[in-house]
Amino acid sequence: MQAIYENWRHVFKLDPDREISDGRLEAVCMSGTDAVIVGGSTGVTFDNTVDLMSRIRRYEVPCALEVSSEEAAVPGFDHYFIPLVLNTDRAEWLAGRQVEALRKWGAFIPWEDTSAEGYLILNADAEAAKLTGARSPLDAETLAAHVYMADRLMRLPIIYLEYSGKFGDMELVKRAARLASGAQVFYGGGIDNAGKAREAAAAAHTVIVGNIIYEDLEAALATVAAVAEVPFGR
Ligand SMILES: CC(C)=CCC/C(C)=C/CC/C(C)=C/CC/C(C)=C/CC/C(C)=C/CC/C(C)=C/CC/C(C)=C/COP(=O)(O)OP(=O)(O)O
Ligand SMILES: O=P(O)(O)OC[C@@H](O)CO
Ligand SMILES: [Mg+2]
Repeated sequence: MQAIYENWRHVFKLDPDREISDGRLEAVCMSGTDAVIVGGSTGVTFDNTVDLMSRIRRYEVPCALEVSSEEAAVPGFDHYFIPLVLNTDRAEWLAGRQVEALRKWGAFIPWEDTSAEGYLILNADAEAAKLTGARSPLDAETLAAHVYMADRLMRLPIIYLEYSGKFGDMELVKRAARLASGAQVFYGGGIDNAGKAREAAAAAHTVIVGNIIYEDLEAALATVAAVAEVPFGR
């Protein structure tokens, strides 16, 4: 069965902990993006997640939740992504918190619509890196080893190269996508114009655009057409 995200090339990520007006939300949802992911590393609650989901649900765009805390597991999304941070020595972020959440939610999870993401957090200054104690940056060989582990040993469906807040090293991203035999490589971080969106689209299977939505909506919207211009063979 084909996963809902398999053909996603461009995705907007909206943070429940940040304000967005109805007009701006409409522009995001009607932009032609392939999907919207709801997620953030801090300040995500059940209430702010339900609120954002119900506003996005006015539109037809597919909408997924990246679950970053047990409290914010909200029913009603098209898909759920569960991050597992691979480049940390703190096991709670790899499997500890997730197992705790599964004790509570395991029997209710729509498994067909739920996927693990092998997260590699590559910007040491990102909130998510500080929170999880991610070992970053990683040199090319160490990154490749993580990709082998995630893709070949763990057979994770998704590897998420996360540079949140900073535009990453596209050579590393390209190499990771080439090495991945089954995993879909998501790239996110610092895409704030069409040029960077094109570069990221040439390197990764799926491009995620986040913060710029809140800083310069026109620039964010321009990334949709930019990604669509770039063919990508798997
Ligand atoms: C019927 C029903 C209730 C359905 C839902 C059931 C369901 C799918 C439940 C899920 C249960 C489960 C297994 C939950 C796991 C929860 C959990 C504790 C996961 C841990 C996630 C994790 C490793 C978090 C660390 C931070 C991180 C990697 C977050 C990912 C998102 C991210 C990096 C966003 C960027 O953050 P942002 O705030 O934008 O950062 P900037 O400041 O840099 O912009
Ligand atoms: O917010 P930016 O830097 O665009 O990053 C997008 C996404 O990867 C964050 O999880
Ligand atoms: Mg953000």
